[in-house]
Amino acid sequence: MHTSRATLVQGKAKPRGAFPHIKRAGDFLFVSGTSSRRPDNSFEGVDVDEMGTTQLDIRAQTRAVIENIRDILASEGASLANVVEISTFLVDMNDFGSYNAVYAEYFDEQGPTRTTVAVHQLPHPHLRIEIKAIAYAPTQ
Ligand SMILES: O=C(O)C/C=C/C(=O)C(=O)O
Repeated sequence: MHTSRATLVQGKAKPRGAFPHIKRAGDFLFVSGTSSRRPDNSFEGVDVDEMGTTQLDIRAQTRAVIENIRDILASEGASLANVVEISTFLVDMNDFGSYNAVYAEYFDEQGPTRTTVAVHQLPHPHLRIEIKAIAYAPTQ
């Protein structure tokens, strides 16, 4: 019998809608679109000074997104090594190079298949990147 299980992961930023962080469907894990959001709803890679000047750091956001996905996968006993497909949403393809450099710290050509697209907006104006992932992680 196949397992189907949706999980809200303790200690991670609460989803901003009616969906789980991760869903198991048999041997596959589906991770919802993930940002650099912290549990307190602030963001990694975002700095706003007292004048409102905003610095958005694609490298820091990319790293935080991948590490958030790593934590979410851990709730199902999986790791980034289990990821088989990644879909990345940028708001500006000028961020592609920096995103790609950080991505390569975590994955290589033996890793997941990947698609990267630019979208008009993400669910918060400070977000430069969001990633969703699929992992293959058979239960024992
Ligand atoms: O808002 C976030 O931190 C991550 C993105 C979430 C979604 O893609 C969504 O709400 O559907």
